[in-house]
Amino acid sequence: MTTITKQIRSAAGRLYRSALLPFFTLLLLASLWADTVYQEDQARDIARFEAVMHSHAMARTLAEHAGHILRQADHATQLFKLKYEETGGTLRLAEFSKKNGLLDSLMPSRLELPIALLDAEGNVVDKQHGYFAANMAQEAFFKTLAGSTDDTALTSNPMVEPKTKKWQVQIARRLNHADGRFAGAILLMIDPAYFVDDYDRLHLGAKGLVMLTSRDTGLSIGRVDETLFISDQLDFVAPADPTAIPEELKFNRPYDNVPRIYSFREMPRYSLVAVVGNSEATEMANFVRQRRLNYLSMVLAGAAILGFAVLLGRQSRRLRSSMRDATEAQQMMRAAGDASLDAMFIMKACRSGSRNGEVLDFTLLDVNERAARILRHPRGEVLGLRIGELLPHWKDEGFIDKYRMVLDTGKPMEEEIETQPPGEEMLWLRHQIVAIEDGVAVTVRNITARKRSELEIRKSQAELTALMDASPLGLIRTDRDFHCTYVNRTFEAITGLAREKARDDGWMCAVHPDDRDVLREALQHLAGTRTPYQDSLRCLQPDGTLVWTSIKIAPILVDSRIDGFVCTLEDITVVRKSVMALRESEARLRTITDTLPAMVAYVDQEEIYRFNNLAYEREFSRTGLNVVGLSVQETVGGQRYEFLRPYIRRALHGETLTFEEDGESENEGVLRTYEVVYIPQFDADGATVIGFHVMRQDISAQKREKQRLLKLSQVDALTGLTNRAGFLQRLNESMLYCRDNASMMAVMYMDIDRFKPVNDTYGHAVGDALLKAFSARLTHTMRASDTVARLGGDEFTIIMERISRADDASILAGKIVKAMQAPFELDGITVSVSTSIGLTYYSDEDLSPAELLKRADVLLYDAKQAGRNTYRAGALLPDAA
Ligand SMILES: Nc1nc2c(ncn2[C@@H]2O[C@H](COP(=O)(O)OP(=O)(O)OP(=O)(O)O)[C@@H](O)[C@H]2O)c(=O)[nH]1
Repeated sequence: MTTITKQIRSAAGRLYRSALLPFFTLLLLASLWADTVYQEDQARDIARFEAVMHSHAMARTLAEHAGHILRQADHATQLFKLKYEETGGTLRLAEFSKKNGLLDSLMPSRLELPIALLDAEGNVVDKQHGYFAANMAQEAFFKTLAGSTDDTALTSNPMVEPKTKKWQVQIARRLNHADGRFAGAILLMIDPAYFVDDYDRLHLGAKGLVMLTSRDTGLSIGRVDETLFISDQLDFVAPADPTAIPEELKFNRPYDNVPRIYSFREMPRYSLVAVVGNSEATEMANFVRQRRLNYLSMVLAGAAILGFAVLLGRQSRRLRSSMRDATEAQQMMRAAGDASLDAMFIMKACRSGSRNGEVLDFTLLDVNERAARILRHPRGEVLGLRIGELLPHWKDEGFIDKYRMVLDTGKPMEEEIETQPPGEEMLWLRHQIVAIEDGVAVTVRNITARKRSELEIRKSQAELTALMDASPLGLIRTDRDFHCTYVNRTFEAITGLAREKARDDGWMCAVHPDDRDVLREALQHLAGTRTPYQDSLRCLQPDGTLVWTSIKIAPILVDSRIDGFVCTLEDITVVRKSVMALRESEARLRTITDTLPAMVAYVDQEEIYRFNNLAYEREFSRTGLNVVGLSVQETVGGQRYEFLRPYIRRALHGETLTFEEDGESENEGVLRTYEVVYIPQFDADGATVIGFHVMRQDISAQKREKQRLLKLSQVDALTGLTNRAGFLQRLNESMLYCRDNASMMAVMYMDIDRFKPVNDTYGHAVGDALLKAFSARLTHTMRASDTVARLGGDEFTIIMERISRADDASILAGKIVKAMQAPFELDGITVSVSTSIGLTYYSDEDLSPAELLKRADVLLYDAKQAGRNTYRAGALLPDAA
């Protein structure tokens, strides 16, 4: 499973655990409240139904009461009719309505009902208590009664009497003569206010309303408390909703704003509706009170549930936290166990028979990962198995017996043992056994590596001891107070002191008495500064032999604290003797080299002077420096070093070389030339250069002589001009210059025309004189910078360097030809000759001096061929010519 999936599942689990209790608490509260609201709705509907039925019962009572009065009025008209017709039409209203009379038997006299008696023409012939028009023949009821013999009373709709403005219900009945003819009518008027006003059998509460409404006219008359009202504005409907209570009446436009629960009763015979409305506040008071109590109880119950849920949540969190802590602790213990270097086994004794039976084996209760690896099974598979069956060789090697013994005695056991699991190498184990409740806790650690390293250490120690004993150095180990704890055999050999005698302060006896104080002082200094000490000191063997030693002492620092000292002692007697011999040899060498005029020095591979003779010292004595120990660069200065450096490099690469160096003699202040020889010095291997010898000799005198001789060798003895050798060297140098500097030069090759006849005519002396005069005139004609040479015989050459144009040389060639045409006066002899010239140029061609000269020679030949006394110029190669 991926980490993300684990995290999602863990988060979902946490969310589920934390949301479960609040969810169910809210669900419980919501259910309770929903049920309460539903119950309250039901209760309100029931209360409302009862209130409607209460109003309905009262409306029915009111309708019965009103109907009763109307029926009684009808009976009264019927009774009047009977008596009227019995008395032949003589009965009058006073008689009829007198106290305890006929009318009183039917209607309460206090009502004082308006009654009128009409004759056949509609005239009011008698009347009581009310206003009546004098004639009613045109009234609808009268016409109906006159036109019909029916004995039924006519009851009118409630109407407003125009004269009195009172609401009235008319009840009229036909009166007949004995023979059945229409005799008139009895008319009785009832104010409906009586139905509602006087009626007190309805126990209406405060603000209760009773009302009669005409279906036909819409007129309503009613009473609220003691207030009567008449209105044609009231508008009500019976509810059409099938779920509504059929007896309830709803007002579209009520009498007032008092909420009431209305009911009604139809009075179809009279086209009336009896309406009763009880105050809703009164009717629903019990319900509202009960509902308030119920809601209060619910709030208290909800608070209690919430409180309980919070407490439960807290307890749950604590429980989860404790469980988490316990799980974490368990995991940490498990992790610690798994990370442990020890294999851990918790085992329970496996006994035969009863609880106190013999221990046969041990059953694994728990193991860590390392132990599982030893058992070669996953941890989960070995729990409950017997150790003796899993690791039979443990049983064979007595492990089980040891567990049994620890269990029996209760004494822990710890041991380091060697074991060999089947098919594996020998192992070293540290084995710890502790008794627990009817079992043992065993930890096993593989200490093979440690055992091997201990073995290695022991071997190393032995090797170290052997090495120290075989060391050419004497070794001394002391504690921090310089008490000797160890010396090797070499120390014994060097000092002749046995190691037993060298212990503690004994090793000091090996030191020469004259050097002991120096050594003690040095040791004290070393203890303070911790700087390793090195010196040469003498040891005196018991037989008196003096041994020169090189001693080195260094502190052993452990965590910056001195734990002791190590001292090495090297026998340098032989070396010292060699050094002494070397010093003597060096002294001899110095004496010899100091007597030499040449400067002799030795420079090592770091270019540091290691030796110099007196002459060398004199050369550099101007600075008062002893050059030994100084570098070449420091000694000779930057400029000279730049010159010398390539030679130094070559010498240090093993080359023997000689070169000249110009320098100014410090003592005389004149320029001198030195011949310097570098001879590399090889190491014993014959390949590595470790330095070089310098031989520096002033050769200024030889140099000057050499130059003088050189100059002589390049001069023509007869004319004093440069001879052939000098010319060729100069030609070579000039051509190099041209090539390097991209300049142009000219070379002339000339020959005196018909010189032989001069010799032949005047003799060689005159010939020589002519050659000299020719040379002088030629030199006079040329520039000072030009080189004029005589190659031999009557042949001459000229080198003209750095000419800007070819014409410059050809013009000069012409001039020479012309100059030589003039006669030569030679000791009274006038000689006329001419000269022919071959002229060529050179700038940067790949040409040798000989080839260039050959080119000029060819041109000279051309000039001769052309008749002489002229020149030929060009740049043709000999082959091309
Ligand atoms: N006096 C004198 N004569 C010399 C010297 N060296 C050579 N000679 C002579 O100079 C002469 C050169 O003659 P050539 O150049 O061959 O002949 P030339 O008469 O000049 O003829 P062209 O050059 O062809 O005009 C030879 O007779 C040489 O013996 C010298 O040092 N002194």
